[in-house]
Amino acid sequence: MIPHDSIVALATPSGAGAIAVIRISGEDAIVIGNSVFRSIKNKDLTTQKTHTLHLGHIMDNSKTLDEVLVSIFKGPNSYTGENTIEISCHGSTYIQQQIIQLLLRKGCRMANPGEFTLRAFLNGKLDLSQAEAVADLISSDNEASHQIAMQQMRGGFSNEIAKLREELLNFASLIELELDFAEEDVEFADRTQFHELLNRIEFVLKRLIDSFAVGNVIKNGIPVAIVGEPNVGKSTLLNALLNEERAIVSEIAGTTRDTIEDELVIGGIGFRFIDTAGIRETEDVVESIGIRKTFEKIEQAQVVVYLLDSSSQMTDGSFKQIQIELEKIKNKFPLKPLIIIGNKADKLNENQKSKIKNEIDNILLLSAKEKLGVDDLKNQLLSFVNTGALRNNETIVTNTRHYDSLLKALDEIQKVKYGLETNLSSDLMALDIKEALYQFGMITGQVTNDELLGNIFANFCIGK
Ligand SMILES: Nc1nc2c(c(=O)[nH]1)N(C=O)[C@@H](CNc1ccc(C(=O)N[C@@H](CCC(=O)O)C(=O)O)cc1)CN2
Ligand SMILES: Nc1nc2c(ncn2[C@@H]2O[C@H](COP(=O)(O)OP(=O)(O)OP(=O)(O)O)[C@@H](O)[C@H]2O)c(=O)[nH]1
Ligand SMILES: [K+]
Ligand SMILES: [Mg+2]
Repeated sequence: MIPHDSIVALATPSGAGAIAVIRISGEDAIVIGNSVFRSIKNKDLTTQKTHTLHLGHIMDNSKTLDEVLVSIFKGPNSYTGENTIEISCHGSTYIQQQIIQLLLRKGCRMANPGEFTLRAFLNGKLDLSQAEAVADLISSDNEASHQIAMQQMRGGFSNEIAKLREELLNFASLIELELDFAEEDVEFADRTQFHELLNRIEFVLKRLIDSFAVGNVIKNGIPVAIVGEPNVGKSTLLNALLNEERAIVSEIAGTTRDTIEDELVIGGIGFRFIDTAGIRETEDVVESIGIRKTFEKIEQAQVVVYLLDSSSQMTDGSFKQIQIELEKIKNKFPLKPLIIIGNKADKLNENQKSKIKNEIDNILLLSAKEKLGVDDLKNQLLSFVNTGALRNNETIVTNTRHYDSLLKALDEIQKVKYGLETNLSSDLMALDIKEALYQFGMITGQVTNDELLGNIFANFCIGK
């Protein structure tokens, strides 16, 4: 059901900025706005054209609250699809509150989180996946997550899904028709064409499902675990990467007990660095819990940075020891990309540097303390990330709800395909198609319910 009441909210962040925007949407938005606005040119807002801007004062009876600019959007030509006005007032919290309270007295009600965008969806201005992308766009804090959200908001993949759903719907009705003529044993739906469509759908679904792995990682930051023996400089490296004193550093082995995580954007991609407890044999209960956690973090990490103290590797036999340690890690986590860092390179002379490079393949020498070579590490991390899909502007699924529907839709499509290949009766096939159509509709919002909408929009901020 499409609501008709007028909602109001602050659209800009609360607190003081130079300007704040208060937005009203609903059938009576312009009438209500007009009732508190005195134009400097005596204009009546209700008779102004859409997408026009007007200077005047907000009046609470004879009291002037502020000098403002009011913009007018006439439904359906607005973000929400309803009549909308925006009041740009001065950014004082006091003024904002006075104006909002005045509007509430004039018949508006406070908007719920996401209610403007919910209305845009209900009025057909956005489909559901586009509306959800709006929330992602607002929370995007790096180039990659921004690009994905922008692509989705422009309709990136709901268009594609809606088109496929349309084609599938076409076949569904032909197959339904066959059911009406069951006696005659006719086939209205061309089986070859139908098979071709199912293959096409399967291909698209699989591509979208695969993109989720990339999408999810980009949205949450690529987890990178920094591991190694105690005192090799893991926490110092974390601090050097983040450029702040995030973790405690000391010459005491076993300083870091619990893992410490923080985000850093490198080349437009978010990375989540995890500083861990140094790995060694220990009797200390707390330290050994920390070490167990380190192994869990390695498990979850997308990339492992293995640190060693290159200055302690110069005694005889120590290379052998390190090779054994590295083999252990590689055997334990054979599929993890591993970057091997020789830290404390500031303590080495050139001779020692070339010796260690010869002994340990692909070692990257750096000094976390002196912040030397940290950029090389950043570049190497970037080279691990498959950003091909991003560069090609391909659609990337980041939303768990979509992912879930895509998996279910694929399952149903494969059932239909199997039915077609094994000459399943039309009535049973029709059931599977219906289920697939349902899952497609769940993504675009063509199929929906209040609970789902409630969940989605409750996560928005107020004013959006
Ligand atoms: N001041 C302001 N800035 C904003 C928004 C807003 O609502 N207000 N937006 C809100 O998220 C975003 C822009 N999105 C918008 C989308 C559609 C329309 C709109 O008026 N659409 C009309 C007509 C377009 C035209 O003719 O120029 C339409 O769809 O018919 C406005 C904003 C970001 N910036
Ligand atoms: N010379 C030099 N010293 C370093 C470097 N990196 C770290 N250190 C020193 O090595 C010691 C240990 O550093 P941490 O960062 O605490 O080492 P850690 O690996 O986090 O240690 P645990 O958390 O105890 O496992 C400190 O005294 C650091 O100042 C470096 O690049 N060069
Ligand atoms: K330490
Ligand atoms: Mg540490």
